[in-house]
Amino acid sequence: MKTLSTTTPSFEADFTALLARASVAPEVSGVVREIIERVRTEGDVALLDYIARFDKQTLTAESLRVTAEEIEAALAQTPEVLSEALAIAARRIELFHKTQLPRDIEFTDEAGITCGMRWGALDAVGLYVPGGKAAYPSSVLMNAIPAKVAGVGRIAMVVPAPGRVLNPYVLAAAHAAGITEIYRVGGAQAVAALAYGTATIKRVDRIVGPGNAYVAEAKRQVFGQVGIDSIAGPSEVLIIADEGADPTQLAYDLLAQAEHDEDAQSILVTTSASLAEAVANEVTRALETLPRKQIARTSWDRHGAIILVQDEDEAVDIANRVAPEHLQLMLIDPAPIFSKVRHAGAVFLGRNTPEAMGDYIIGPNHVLPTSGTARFASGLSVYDFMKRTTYAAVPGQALAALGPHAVTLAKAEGLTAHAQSIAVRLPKD
Ligand SMILES: NC(=O)c1ccc[n+]([C@@H]2O[C@H](COP(=O)([O-])OP(=O)(O)OC[C@H]3O[C@@H](n4cnc5c(N)ncnc54)[C@H](O)[C@@H]3O)[C@@H](O)[C@H]2O)c1
Ligand SMILES: N[C@H](CO)Cc1c[nH]c[nH+]1
Ligand SMILES: [Zn+2]
Repeated sequence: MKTLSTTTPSFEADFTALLARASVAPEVSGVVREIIERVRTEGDVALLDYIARFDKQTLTAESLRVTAEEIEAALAQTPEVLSEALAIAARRIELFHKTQLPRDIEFTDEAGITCGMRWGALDAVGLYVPGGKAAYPSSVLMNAIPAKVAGVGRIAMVVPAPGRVLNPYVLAAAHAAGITEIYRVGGAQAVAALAYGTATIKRVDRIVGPGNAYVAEAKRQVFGQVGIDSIAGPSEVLIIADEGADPTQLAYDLLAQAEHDEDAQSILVTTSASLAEAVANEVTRALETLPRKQIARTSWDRHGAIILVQDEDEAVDIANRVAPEHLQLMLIDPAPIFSKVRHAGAVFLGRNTPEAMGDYIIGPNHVLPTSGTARFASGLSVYDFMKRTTYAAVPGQALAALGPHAVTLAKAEGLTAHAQSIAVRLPKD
């Protein structure tokens, strides 16, 4: 963990170094390129080979897909209390995402031309559910429910099963969300299979969902062949806290991201030097209580930071420069600072709203842009599973009135067929 202060001369250099984590390591990019190329050309053979290498599983093309019996068996292993929590979370996520359903528009303008825009669901999407270092039943719900709400025709889910074990709660979550097409494959190879198709996994039109650096880079590389949502890579949080915040609460908030991945990032920004010191001590203590302390410690050591600022305006300026996946405003009155936030995947307002509540149960999506991409990207939503088509109908009198202007524009571009396409329809007088 680094302690930075905006008043030190080296601050800009230190801050830039902290953000360098955002760029993809060249070795990841090269490895991913090779995996995609092999899956594209060799299909299932390459897929099964990578599964053996990375997930230590010997599969056949026939056993790639999870069977209905396996889903039944997983449900039988799921405790009642977890089924209930999944159902409550699913309902809340569905409610929030239903409010996003967009409206078609249509109007007739003063020339008499009718213009419109119609929304439609995608035919086929692939959901990436991470499963390397931890299983994420919550990410199944966050991926699948907006797709269902949008009305997507075919939904295929991929999830790795490291060490041969496919987490039963992931299958229970898939069942709760109504997903039945599930393949036990993850990493860049799963993304490549969804993008290009293999004999077993049919290609999709868009791939969504979070994953580690390999998954995020694979999505970036297949973009164009298929659509993607955003680059939702290793998790991040930036917390702005004032003097009165509770150091223990903040320590766990920081570690909640760090325990995801060695590449995760947790940053505290505060005006209080005494709070900064108390949180650093609490993190050291709390780390020892975590079963995943190895991952969390590596993440905190490599990418963690506490930044001392002079006032809250400086704090929000830093948040906007980081454009974090999650921004927690652990302030008595977060509203004035919130109004100045321009770049963040999701914002958590007030001390009773830790980001972990948003991971599971609040309702907005937890698949969010990382690595500074919140400057231009948004979290997963119903819109990621839909697309728009515009349409127009031009009546004769509008063609006669506006057609000559269009002919003028076409001639100015030197496009004779364009001009003629319109001119031959104009009334001859
Ligand atoms: N941004 C979000 O919305 C969000 C949500 C949930 C989780 N996450 C993030 O998802 C990630 C989950 O990561 P994970 O690793 O647990 O699971 P994962 O499913 O993303 O990745 C596991 C796969 O990575 C591949 N892989 C691992 N090491 C490799 C190597 N050296 N070369 C090539 N491929 C390799 C393997 O195929 C493996 O099956 C974490 O970074 C977590 O922070 C992000
Ligand atoms: N914090 C993760 C998004 O970055 C999502 C998650 C799932 N489960 C727990 N957390
Ligand atoms: Zn989380």
